[in-house]
Amino acid sequence: MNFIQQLRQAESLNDSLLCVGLDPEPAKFPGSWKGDAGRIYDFCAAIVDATKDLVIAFKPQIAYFAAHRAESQLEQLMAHIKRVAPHVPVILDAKRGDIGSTAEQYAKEAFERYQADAVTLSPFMGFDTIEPYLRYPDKGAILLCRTSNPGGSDWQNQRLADVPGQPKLYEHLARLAQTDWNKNGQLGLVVGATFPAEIARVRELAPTLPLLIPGVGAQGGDAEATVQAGWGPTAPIIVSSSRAVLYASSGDDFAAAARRVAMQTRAQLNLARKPSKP
Ligand SMILES: O=c1ccn([C@@H]2O[C@H](COP(=O)(O)O)[C@@H](O)[C@H]2O)c(=O)[nH]1
Repeated sequence: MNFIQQLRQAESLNDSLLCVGLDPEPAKFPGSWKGDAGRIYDFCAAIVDATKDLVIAFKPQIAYFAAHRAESQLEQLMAHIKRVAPHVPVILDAKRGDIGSTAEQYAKEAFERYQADAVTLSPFMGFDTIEPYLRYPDKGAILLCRTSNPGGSDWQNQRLADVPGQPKLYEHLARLAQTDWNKNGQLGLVVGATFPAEIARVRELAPTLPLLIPGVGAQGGDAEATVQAGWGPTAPIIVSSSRAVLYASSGDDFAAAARRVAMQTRAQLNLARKPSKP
């Protein structure tokens, strides 16, 4: 099964557009785990166990593991997700981008070491830096397009004078990802929930690509506007929330609290895609 089929299956089985981001910060862990980087696996596994029937995907951010020398805990966590939630695809948020020979190593890291189903990539260095990931035919490669942070506008909103129609950089990328670059149908795009108008524009330019949409929850993106801008029958959207779910409680009930927030967010997203009939 390829990445898009996995997304479709999880979306339907869990009736969900919600992705839970796994960004473990030991300083925010509950009780006696607080500050203990040795508990990263335990913390994330508890979140996975509490939300695995509520999500379309999980998204571990590699920096939160690497910063604590916890790569082996990330390997353990990936194996845990495959074991307890084999129907939920895992997107490794690594935002890699480098020349082809180095990209081959990053692809190996994401898909062979960590067994991720998809990885996030920076397209800044061009197509030859993306191509090595496409040699893994069932895996997804999700390109940063219109990111959720305010500084995303510095580059992504600039117009390209030399391209016909003078599109903005993010528009040009969305068009390339939908067409010339998408050799085997493996590409997706990252678009921030903080910019619903741009989600709509990307959906217009890239109607069949999955969109990974971070920025609801802690960054204040509007869940309803996000779904209305991006959701449709032609391709899945993956609406990601990390801190709002992970740190819903700083007490021993953290996993139950994470489940509650995940349920609420899933319901909010679902309501927006299924407007009640008059
Ligand atoms: O445009 C982007 C791309 C990636 N991210 C990542 O998503 C999560 C967001 O965390 P929250 O706690 O839900 O704000 C984090 O891992 C970012 O690195 C993003 O925010 N925006």
